Amino acid sequence: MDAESEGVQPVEPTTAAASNPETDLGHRRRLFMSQPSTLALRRQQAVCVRRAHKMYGSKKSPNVILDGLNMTVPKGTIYGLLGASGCGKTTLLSCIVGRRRLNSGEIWVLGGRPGSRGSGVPGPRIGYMPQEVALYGEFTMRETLIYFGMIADMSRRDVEDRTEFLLKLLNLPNGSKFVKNLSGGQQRRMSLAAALLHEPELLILDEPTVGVDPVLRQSIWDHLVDITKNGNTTVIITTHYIDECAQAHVIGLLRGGRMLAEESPQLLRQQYSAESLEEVFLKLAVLQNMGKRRRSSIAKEVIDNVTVPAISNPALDLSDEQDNAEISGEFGDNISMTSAIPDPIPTAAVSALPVPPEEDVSVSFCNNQFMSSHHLHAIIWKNFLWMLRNKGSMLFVVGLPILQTFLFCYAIGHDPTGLKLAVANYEMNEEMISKQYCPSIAGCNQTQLSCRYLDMLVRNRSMVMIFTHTDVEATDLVRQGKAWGTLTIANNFTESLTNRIESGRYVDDGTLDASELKLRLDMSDQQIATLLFRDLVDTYYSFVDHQLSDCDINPGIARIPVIYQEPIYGAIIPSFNDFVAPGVILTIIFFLSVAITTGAMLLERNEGMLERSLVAGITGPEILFSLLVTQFTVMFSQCVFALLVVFYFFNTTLMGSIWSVLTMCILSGLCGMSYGFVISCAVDTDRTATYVAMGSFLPNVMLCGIIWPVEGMYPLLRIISKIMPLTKPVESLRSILQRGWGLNEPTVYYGFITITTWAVVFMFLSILLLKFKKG
Ligand SMILES: Nc1ncnc2c1ncn2[C@@H]1O[C@H](COP(=O)(O)OP(=O)(O)OP(=O)(O)O)[C@@H](O)[C@H]1O
Repeated sequence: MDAESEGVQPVEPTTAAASNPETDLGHRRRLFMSQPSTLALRRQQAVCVRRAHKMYGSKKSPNVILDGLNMTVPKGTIYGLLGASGCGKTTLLSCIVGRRRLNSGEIWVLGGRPGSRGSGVPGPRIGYMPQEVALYGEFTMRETLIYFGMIADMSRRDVEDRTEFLLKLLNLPNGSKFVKNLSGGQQRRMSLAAALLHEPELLILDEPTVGVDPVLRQSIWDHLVDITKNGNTTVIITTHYIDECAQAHVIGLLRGGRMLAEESPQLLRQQYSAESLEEVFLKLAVLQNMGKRRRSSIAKEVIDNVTVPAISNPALDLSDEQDNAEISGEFGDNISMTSAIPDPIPTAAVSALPVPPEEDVSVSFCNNQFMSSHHLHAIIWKNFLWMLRNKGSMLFVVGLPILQTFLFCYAIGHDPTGLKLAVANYEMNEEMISKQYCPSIAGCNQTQLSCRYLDMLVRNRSMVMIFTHTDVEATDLVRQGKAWGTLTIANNFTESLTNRIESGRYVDDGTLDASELKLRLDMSDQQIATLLFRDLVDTYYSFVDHQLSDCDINPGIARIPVIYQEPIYGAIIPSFNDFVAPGVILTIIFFLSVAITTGAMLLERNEGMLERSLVAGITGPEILFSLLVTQFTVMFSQCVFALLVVFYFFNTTLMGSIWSVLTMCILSGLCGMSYGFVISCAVDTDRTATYVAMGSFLPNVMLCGIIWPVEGMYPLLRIISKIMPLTKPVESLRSILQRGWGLNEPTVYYGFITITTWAVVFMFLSILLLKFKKG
């Protein structure tokens, strides 16, 4: 039929020419040269694949799956795609539904190129049942079908009617059962129901009868035969049960990256004088091997054991001297399916059939329109339902930032207390040392001033004194890790200090030396050492202030002539907590959003739902937008709770507007979500996603000025730091919190601009990845 419509005589496989491959080849080449364009014809088929090449792996070590494959699926037929496990059936189907790209070759589906504007492929014209179950376990069967019905823009009434029909047809239990509670076979049938629901023009079923008992298998086949009767529905089906394909109108035998034959099962059995299709497949495989080994000796035992007819089939000849591409181009359009199609369209009528309009085959951003309301409605409904069904996970997700913020506020930024200081105070006697007590006397007196100083030190709770007999003993305690430092006080400290203050410039060296507090610290912990030093010095100033004031002497004479006045911004004793809080808040929100979004996307993708939804016509932007909507609600509550903890429970400094703080946090969450989209679109496995997220977490913390000022970085890193997503926002938030600055300040609005820009860039990148990253 097809060949005639193109003015080409069909080539009967058992003609005399068949016995002479050279003559046959020449004849075919001439026919090929004289053919008019086959484009119109290809577009009349349900599916037409020409010279398809597909490989996995790198160019250096390619794993060729499709090697110049041709396939023709006429409209209104059941096409059984057969082949050994791993021969590339699923790969071919995913190229047909537009989820993978060929390395070269052409695919026409329902008159258009998959993915082209207006082709409807991927989209509602296709019903796709992938090999894996690809359904949400947490949904009931009815909810699952409602979701797919919404995508296909079916009315609720139609969905209900079809649901009743399909549950009955596929012998499925009550629709209120959760998919996860169905048996393996029932889940597969449920998956088939989802593909059949909207009565698509083209049904692509990847092993729909696995795990199905023979009676039910027969009723599925009966249904397929029934729906193809009117010629409006086409079915492509792969199966491991070769003999069930006897009911197909055409079967395609795939091997070695090529179609060995495309014929009706009856004709194939006749041609190859075979009892069963399995026998046909075996003979064709031997023929293909003979072609491959033309110049070598053919495995004798195979030839001995399998009788093969002399049939000319160019697809079986893989020898180098043929121009395979040219031959296959002709061969594919010339298959004779005289008995294949139940109600063949008359030859003359084919040429009279209207040719579908020319299509724009350029890669469009999405298939039909940027976003469709029923798609968005379906996915958002599905996302919220998923959240409702996973309350535990959602509580964890919302609770986690609260927990982390509590942890941060309790664990970070507070001054250490109870630090042990070994004190060799030679003003103390044996009894005092044994009692570990140094009595402090208030008022204007010059008795054991060292004890007064030490008492003040203890009162600020940062230090605990261990009194020793000698400075050597004190040093030993530090060496053993039992104290953070030693303080040595001379036996005439009180007298010397008084003399030093009273004598001023005339004080002698001995007095000066004896009036000094000699400090040796364990500097291995910078924070503790700095704090000890700060407290020892500050307490000394207070001690001198008190002592001199009590004696009516101006304490100014004992102070160093540098005075800390009221700070312009911040507190006089700055809190580390205030410094790191902005960075920590933004980092928690950013990376939790990354984790949640990546998790949601990968869950969807790994369960096959993403693939399935994309084939059903959902576009990348729609998926991202809907996830954005649902994840936003989660992220918003995370921000609100985290800020409540920080400002309400812990009174972290907030000088500026809380609304600016909230907006910055939300933008940081949005940016994290978009970054999460990029990760989940770019990587293939959960593990890689975790590595990427973790891998980017630490550089962010180190380079964004969160724990150390950017001004202290290596100059090159300072430049990198400036363009990191969180650096400017952290600076901005710090200024809002501590300086009380508003959006009119450049430091503040640069932060907002930076985080928004990154969010948009990440979002754009993920749309591109979703669109272009296909197998
Ligand atoms: N994403 C991928 N990356 C690399 N190789 C792949 C990928 N997907 C499939 N393959 C390889 O391509 C070959 C064909 O796989 P495909 O799933 O298409 O076979 P199949 O005929 O559907 O097998 P089965 O009948 O067992 O489902 C296999 O060798 C498989 O390992």
